[in-house]
Amino acid sequence: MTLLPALPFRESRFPKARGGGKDTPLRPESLPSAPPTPRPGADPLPMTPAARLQAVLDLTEEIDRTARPADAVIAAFFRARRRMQDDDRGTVLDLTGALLRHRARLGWWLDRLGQSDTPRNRLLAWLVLAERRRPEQVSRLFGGPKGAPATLDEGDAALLAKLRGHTVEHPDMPEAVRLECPDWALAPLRRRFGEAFATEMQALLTPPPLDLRVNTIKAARDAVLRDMKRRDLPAEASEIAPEGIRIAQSLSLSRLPGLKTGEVEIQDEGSQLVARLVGARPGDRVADFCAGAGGKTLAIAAQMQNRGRIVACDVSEGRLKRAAERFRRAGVHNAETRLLSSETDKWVKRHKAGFDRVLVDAPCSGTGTWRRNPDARWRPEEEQGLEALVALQARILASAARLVKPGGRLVYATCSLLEEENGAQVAAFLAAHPAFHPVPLRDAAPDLPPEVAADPSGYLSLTPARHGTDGFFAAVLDRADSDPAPTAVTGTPGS
Ligand SMILES: C[S@@+](CC[C@H](N)C(=O)[O-])C[C@H]1O[C@@H](n2cnc3c(N)ncnc32)[C@H](O)[C@@H]1O
Repeated sequence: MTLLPALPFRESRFPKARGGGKDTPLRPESLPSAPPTPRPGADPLPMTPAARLQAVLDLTEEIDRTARPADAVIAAFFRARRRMQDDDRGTVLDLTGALLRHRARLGWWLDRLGQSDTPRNRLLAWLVLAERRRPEQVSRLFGGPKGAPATLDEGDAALLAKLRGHTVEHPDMPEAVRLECPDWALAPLRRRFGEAFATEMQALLTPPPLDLRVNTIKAARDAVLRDMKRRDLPAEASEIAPEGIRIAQSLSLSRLPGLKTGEVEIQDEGSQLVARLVGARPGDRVADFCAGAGGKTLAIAAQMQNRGRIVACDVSEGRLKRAAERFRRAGVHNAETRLLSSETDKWVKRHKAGFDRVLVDAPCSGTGTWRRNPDARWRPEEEQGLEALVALQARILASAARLVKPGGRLVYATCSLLEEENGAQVAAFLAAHPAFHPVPLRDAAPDLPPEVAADPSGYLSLTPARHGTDGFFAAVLDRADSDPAPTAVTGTPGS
């Protein structure tokens, strides 16, 4: 259920000297040929290491306090601190990401030592267990001049002393803690991955690369790559997605050419492949049923060379508004938004059998995006929501299927790794809708590399460990030509 392009996290070595060295976050300032030049309007002086720690505490406290996803909290935090230098921003982001990725393990240590699981205690534990700081070094970072975290008290000092000499992992830790797997997802993920469970869970703990999609309405991938290389950005063509570019190390988004002007979009390679499976052709009529902020709509519009019509539907007005802004920036002229009151909005009935292609990028547990949204696994609603989500997906799929014309195509996708939301969901749909049949991936997208196309299920089934992408599932389902055409279709798409 990732809705924002999450900020790329990388593990922190906090706080290291700026401007070089293999442990320094790869921010613009630390790129070999990019000397430290603060952004115009940025604070002229860098933050002290202690002030960066306080910023991490402010941010993690805010993440703990609100029910909003961490990426939204982080985006708001930095919006309110526009003058922060890129290097400071990067270091704060990296350490916050690391704390989120180690949440269960740090919590386990605090519980074992009878301490409360607070952002401050987790930070203290991180500094000793992961960064191997001696208690006296930690103490120097706390209680200093202006902007530093509060001085350590006796309880803090006792905690540091008890943690000293240990590392983040401990032989007594249960596997679920070591792999940061919440209880609600343990059984379904074990069932899904079998012997590969630990490998996949480890991959979900690895900070993701930054994936971009070149908007072919405005630019060609080769030209964008050449431009990035001229700027010494570590960019490479994606291995699987033909319009993709991968940047394997984190960097400040302000340095990325083409982002503000819509020549490139941030989009995971897996997400790009899902849009590709829609197979939309110039001139087609396409419905993107759960379009959200339009990530896949944009990719589909580019596939269609801006010709034909795409209706981006969603129940969230805010997301559709963001989608419309992105369409403008990307030079997309063939997409419009349609706010639905629910999946059974009257608009669906009015446009029965009106579309060549329908994409259902269903709301889901988001388990495939845990690399990018490390906090998502601990959100209480995920714990309670799997059954309700599966029921909602079934309703959305059944309703959206009505839009597909005979001979047309329905693509059902999730960013979930759970069979309940993926293969089992599709099996139930097919059993109830005999007019639809699955199209094997190698037929739906013959140019996919064999390691992607050859999944025994016949569906797209990407995982971080096997493909280096977010976890994605997609099934391509064609509606038979001979399926009797439903009664009159009124209006044009979007009306
Ligand atoms: C996985 S997100 C979509 C992401 C989007 N396709 C993209 O590529 O950026 C799922 C979307 O489904 C929408 N949604 C939730 N319930 C819905 C419903 N009943 N009918 C249609 N859309 C729904 C959510 O608002 C959310 O935007």
